[in-house]
Amino acid sequence: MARYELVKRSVALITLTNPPVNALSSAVRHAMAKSMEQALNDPKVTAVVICGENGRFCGGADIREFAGPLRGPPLVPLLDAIEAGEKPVVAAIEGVALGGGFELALVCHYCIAHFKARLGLPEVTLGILPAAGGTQRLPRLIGIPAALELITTGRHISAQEALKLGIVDQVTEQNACEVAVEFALRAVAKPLSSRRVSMLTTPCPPDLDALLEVVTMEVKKKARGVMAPLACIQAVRAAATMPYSKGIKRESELMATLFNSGQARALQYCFFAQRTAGKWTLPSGAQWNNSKPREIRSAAIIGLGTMGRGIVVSLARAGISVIAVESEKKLLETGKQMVIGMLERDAKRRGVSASLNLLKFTLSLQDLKDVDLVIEAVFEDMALKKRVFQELSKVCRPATLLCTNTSGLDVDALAGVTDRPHLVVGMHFFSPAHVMKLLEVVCGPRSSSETIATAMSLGKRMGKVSVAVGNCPGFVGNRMLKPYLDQATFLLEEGATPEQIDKALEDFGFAMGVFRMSDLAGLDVGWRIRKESGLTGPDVDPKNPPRRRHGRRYCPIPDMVCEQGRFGQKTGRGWYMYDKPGGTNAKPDPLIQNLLEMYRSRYAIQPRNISDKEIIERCLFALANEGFRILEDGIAARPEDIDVIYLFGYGFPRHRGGPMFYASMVGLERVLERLEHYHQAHPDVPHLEPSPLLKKLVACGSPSVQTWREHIKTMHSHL
Ligand SMILES: CCCCCCC/C=C/C(=O)SCCNC(=O)CCNC(=O)[C@H](O)C(C)(C)COP(=O)(O)OP(=O)(O)OC[C@H]1O[C@@H](n2cnc3c(N)ncnc32)[C@H](O)[C@@H]1OP(=O)(O)O
Repeated sequence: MARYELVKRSVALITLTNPPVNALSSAVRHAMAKSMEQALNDPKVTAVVICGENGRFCGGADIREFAGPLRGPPLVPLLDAIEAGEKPVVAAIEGVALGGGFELALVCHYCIAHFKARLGLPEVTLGILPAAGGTQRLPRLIGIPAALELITTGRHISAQEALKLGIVDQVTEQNACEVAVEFALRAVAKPLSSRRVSMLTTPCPPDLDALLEVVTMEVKKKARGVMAPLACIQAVRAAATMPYSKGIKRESELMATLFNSGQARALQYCFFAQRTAGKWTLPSGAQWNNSKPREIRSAAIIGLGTMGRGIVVSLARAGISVIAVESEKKLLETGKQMVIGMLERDAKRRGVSASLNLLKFTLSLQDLKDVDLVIEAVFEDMALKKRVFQELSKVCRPATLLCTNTSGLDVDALAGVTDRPHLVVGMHFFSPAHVMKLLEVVCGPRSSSETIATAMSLGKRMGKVSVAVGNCPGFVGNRMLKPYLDQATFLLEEGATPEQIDKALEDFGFAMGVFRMSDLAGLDVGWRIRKESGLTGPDVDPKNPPRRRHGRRYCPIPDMVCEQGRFGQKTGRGWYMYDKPGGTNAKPDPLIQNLLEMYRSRYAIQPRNISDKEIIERCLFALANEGFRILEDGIAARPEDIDVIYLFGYGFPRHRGGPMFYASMVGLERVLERLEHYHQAHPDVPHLEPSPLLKKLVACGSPSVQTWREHIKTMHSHL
């Protein structure tokens, strides 16, 4: 767990050996304590270098250990002892120094960093704070404003930035460990007192309170209801106003309030869920670690609408040659200009040059004959998509992968019109595709494991969080959205307003409530889909009661809003009103209020006061209930996959963990009881009927979300 060697006759080289990231597990802490004691007691040793095996200094405390009782030597006294030692200690940082790893570097008297290394205190993203002295030492070293920014955001910085901030002493392009050993030899006998960061006085700005107030307001605005950044600010205040010995106690008290909180558990769950999602597995036994992806050097995108443009940008940014196809010259030219503009702005922001040389724009599908992969992003119309896939079958070489960016249509039906159904897969990007991190990789029943592996790996290359899902209408994300949206509109009928529902959801943690989000996305898309599926418009049987379809409750209010030409932000009117078309400042609209009142009186609905609790329960429990059905149906393999989709694709608040984790935190028994209650009150809403899997899990004693998989005996997994 830590290797001890004597090098150059007098330097103790301590190497952390806990792959893959040399996390500070109890065994590592134990080994480190022993090695440091040996180094400090050995008269031959004049200096110490600490490094990490395999080019990674240290990824911080072992997050897996947070779930159980703390074992092994605590980190703070261990780090304090390193700093207080009489022999110079040099950190040799390669790869990463994160969290406890960064805090370890802060107690070393000197730091050498490889030029590619990244440093940071990401604890806040795990719902905790840098509680191994990080909140006390960093402000002393770099000042309050810079420390506050790093600690409250968890941002990683480059070695060069760390050098500028005074965190590291030297950046090298050579082997950091070798450079550190030479550095250590030169440091022998130099006084250490000024190198002990905890002994420094924090440089304190005169307007400390005002500064802390501003940062507090920013944090509250950015992460509503999230506890950890606020605790970080309090800990940094302690560094400015207390001696180290008291500040470190304050840090520890604040950590104690966070450590066992639901938010910390949720955020740590998210960390692992994201990594679990990459480990897809199929019933055939094919999985992430035994299926080789194909190398993709060139790709083509069909359709340069909003989605297509975003996908082209994502591919070009990943260094892949892209041919973009449109059906008309004018559309092609508009799309081209927009893509170039997007890439140029993006490159400017990142300080790199735009990869415009990778792009080709064409009106001819014939140009696609040699590409490795095609992503179709045409209008959401099955007949049109089928024509495109038939055409692609004829044009592309037999080995080309054919992918569709449909947001919910049958991927297998598209595969069926091609000459290569095994090479067809869904790649469902989220809008705007060059910004949103989520990619649903939709596995059709005939998609080969190599095809799935290639789509997953391409997603990763584009910087996406890819989740493999099965093929059903709406896949995972959009399928679950329906019961959520339905509940929101039913609540409108019953007496709530869009602003009340949005506020309840935003107080819960969503960046935007459901109606503000719908206005942003555009209301016409859903309206068109409802018309096409016969739920509204001229095709509806007039004998149908206005608020029922197929024997279920149906709310026609969204259709009525669209009938008035209110399509959301783009038309300046939707569930809210905006200053102008394209405006973003949502204001409650009295016309919507009138519409709701008239609607209720027309159907003799007596409006009632609806509590925020009911809004949250009905919207979110209906959402999770559909998630349970998705697990039962084998459309998602694990609850983690569903949660990752909601975190990265639908703005579900990370500190709540995702809909499935949230249900487990509320308590499955309670979720079941509330769904039964609401279903009894609304028997014509099948989405409120508790799913058999939820009932089963409750009957099994509500096991932890990580073990639900063992209880899902899906007969026909779609994965
Ligand atoms: C009261 C007691 C506490 C006292 C101490 C409190 C102060 C200290 C707190 C901390 O240090 S909290 C941890 C802070 N560190 C982090 O948040 C870093 C987390 N890791 C990462 O960001 C990345 O993993 C990485 C280090 C940048 C590497 O990224 P890469 O993409 O190369 O690999 P991954 O797939 O992400 O990870 C590989 C593998 O390693 C697991 N892992 C990573 N970091 C940790 C960790 N800190 N603890 C435990 N496990 C870690 C990760 O889960 C992967 O494993 P699998 O999940 O795939 O099995």
